[in-house]
Order: sequence, then C-alpha cells, then structure tokens
Amino acid sequence: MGKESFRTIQSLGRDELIDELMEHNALSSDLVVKGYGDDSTVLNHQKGYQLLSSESFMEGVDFDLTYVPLHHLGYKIATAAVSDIYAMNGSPELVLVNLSVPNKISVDMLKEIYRGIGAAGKDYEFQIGGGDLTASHQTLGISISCYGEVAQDKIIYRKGAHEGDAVCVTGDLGGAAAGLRILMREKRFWEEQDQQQAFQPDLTDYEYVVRRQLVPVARKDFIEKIADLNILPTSMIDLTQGLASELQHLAEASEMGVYFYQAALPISLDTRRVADEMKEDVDKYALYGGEDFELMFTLPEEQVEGLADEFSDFTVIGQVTDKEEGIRMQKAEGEVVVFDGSGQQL
Ligand SMILES: Nc1ncnc2c1ncn2[C@@H]1O[C@H](COP(=O)(O)OP(=O)(O)O)[C@@H](O)[C@H]1O
Ligand SMILES: Cc1ncc(C[n+]2csc(CCOP(=O)(O)OP(=O)(O)O)c2C)c(N)n1
Ligand SMILES: [Mg+2]
Repeated sequence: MGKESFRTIQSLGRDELIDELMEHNALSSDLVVKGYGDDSTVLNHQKGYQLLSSESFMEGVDFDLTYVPLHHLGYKIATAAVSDIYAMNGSPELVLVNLSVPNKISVDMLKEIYRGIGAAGKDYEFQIGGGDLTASHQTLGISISCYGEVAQDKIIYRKGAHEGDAVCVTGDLGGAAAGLRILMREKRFWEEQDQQQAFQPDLTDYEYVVRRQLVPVARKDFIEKIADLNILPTSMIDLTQGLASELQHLAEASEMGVYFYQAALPISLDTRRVADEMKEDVDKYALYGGEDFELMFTLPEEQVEGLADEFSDFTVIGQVTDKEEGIRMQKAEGEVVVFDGSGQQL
C-alpha cells in the first residue's frame, strides 16, 4: 500500500471507521432487528428480542497490570459487557470470554481473572458459556461477548427521545477518570523510586474514586426498579465513553438536540477533591472521562416525579430539544457552549 493511501484511524474517527468497515457486510438477515449502532445488537426471538454486546480490553490501552488486580479486571470487563445489555433494558444470560495470553501470565493469574468474571456472574446473573483462548507475544487481551434478552415491548434504544423529555443520568460522573488519575500518579511515583518493592500505594484517601475506576458497577438496580414501577424511558444509553460523546450518540440516534446544565452534572465530592488536587477541571472528568458505566435516559417530564419518589439515585441534567439546536451546555455562569459532532466542546 502506497504511503499516500495510508489513512490513519485518528483521521477518520471511531464512528466513521465502524461505518466504513460495515460497508463490507453483505447480508441483512431477517433475524436482525437492529444491527450495529446501538448498545447491543438486537435479534428476533420467539419470546422477545435477543441482545448481543461485546467488549475488548487490551493491556496498555484499557488497563495497566501494574495497578489492576486481576479479579477486578475480570469483574470490570464483565460489567462493561452487561452494561450494554442493561442499556437496552435487557437482562444478561450468558457470556463468552476470549483471552489472548502472553507467557508472563500464569494459570493462577488467569484464574484470578475468572474469579472476577464469576463474581460478576453472581451479581448480574449470567453464565460463563465458553470462549476462546489464544497465545499473545507481549500483551494480555480479553474480550467478552454477552448474550441477553428483553421483551419486545420493553426494549429501549438510543433512538426514541422526544422533544421536551427530561435527560437524566444515574449515579455520579467522572469518578472513574478521577480514580485513573490517582492510580497513574501513584505509578509515576513508584517508577521514580528504585522499584525494589511491589507496587503497593496507600489509596485509603481515594477509596471511592479508585473503586469507580477498578470495579465499576453496571446499573442492574435501575433496570429492575423501572420494571417494578412500570416506567419505560423513551431512550437510553450507557456511559462508557464520556457524557459528551454519549449525548452525541443518543441525540444523533433520536434525531434530536439536547440542552443541559453544567451545574446539574452529578459529581461526587471525592471526585471534586481529586480534580482540585490535580488542578484540573472536574467537569472535564464527567464530560470526557468515560468508564462510569452509569445509564443516561430520557423520560417525559411528567414521569420524572413518579420515578424520583421511588428511586433517588438519578439526576435530571437537561432536556431534549429540536435537532437544529444541537447539543448545548449552559455553563454555571450562564454562558452557553455548543458541542460539535465529535462530542468536543467548541
Ligand atoms: N469492529 C466493529 N465492527 C462492527 N461494528 C462495530 C465494531 N465496533 C463497534 N461496533 C458497533 O458500534 C456500536 C457502538 O459500539 P461501541 O462504541 O463499542 O459502544 P459501547 O460504548 O456501547 O460499547 C455497537 O453497535 C457495536 O456493535
Ligand atoms: C491504562 C489505561 N488507559 C486508559 C484508560 C481509560 N479508558 C480505558 S477504556 C475507556 C473508555 C472508552 O473506551 P472505548 O474502548 O473507546 O469504549 P467502547 O468501545 O466500549 O465504547 C477509557 C477512558 C484506562 N482505564 N486504563
Ligand atoms: Mg454502550
């Protein structure tokens, strides 16, 4: 391939890349209700829909073995995979685990990863159904595909948000990014020492954010609560990447705009404390940090109170607007900023 034809992945962007790759897909099976482009793939099923989601973690890109306990790694990747099933209002049933294993990883280390996946299986109620195992030269790679189910009249897509709906998020945002900052700082500190000792930082002051990074929890509780209350959000997505990017995904799929308030972003005090210490803007953790695995959903205004009466761990951050209005954030001081197509703030 000539050098002029070498297009870098960065030059295209993630969503455009996936679109281009998928141009090679030749078939459109009757089984498939929604192919790629939402949190899970949706298939027809006698009783409802089947859901499929997939997550890959590469050492050095998605995790760093210096500071990630292996059972946490197993739990976290399972969380990431089931979170996409919950984001469709489904329940996970089974996962397939693919491992690419370098020589530096022992049997006991792999068993630790599986202990984490098994613990997630108990919490989220899925079975480990099989997988694949291959060797790798240097780096550990793990991928989990998750199979789940949802009743036809309960499925929630990214599309479906209506003008005027409240835009809501569960839990708090930016904690995982704050935790990553702390772990990276401690690693740098350790590297600057003579590295005689194993990496054993004292993280007691940062317990909350470090847990948010290492062992995030998918919001099964929210899915169960809305089922109990018979509340059906009009659209939903999980927050794997930062809020800005997922707002873009939801707004685009729904062909709507979103107006939201910076001051309304739910951010814990522990997360704020880390940003202060790092002299960084905490809202950037929430907007661009990612890995919070919270759910963002839209709900007709008149249903918000009913949900709030029964479930307190969610926040209204704004409302759905006309598509022409784009994605806009009103800053605490009143200034309004627009987000462009890539989710970056203009
Ligand atoms: N390599 C790929 N080929 C085809 N589709 C892909 C690929 N990677 C991701 N997708 C699809 O793009 C959509 C978004 O994926 P992704 O950004 O990984 O979402 P999430 O953050 O919810 O895991 C999904 O529908 C997924 O199936
Ligand atoms: C060593 C290390 N580097 C970076 C991160 C941060 N990180 C890893 S995955 C991720 C979220 C986005 O992941 P991506 O693969 O783009 O998401 P998906 O395919 O699931 O949408 C972030 C912020 C991390 N946790 N550990
Ligand atoms: Mg998702």
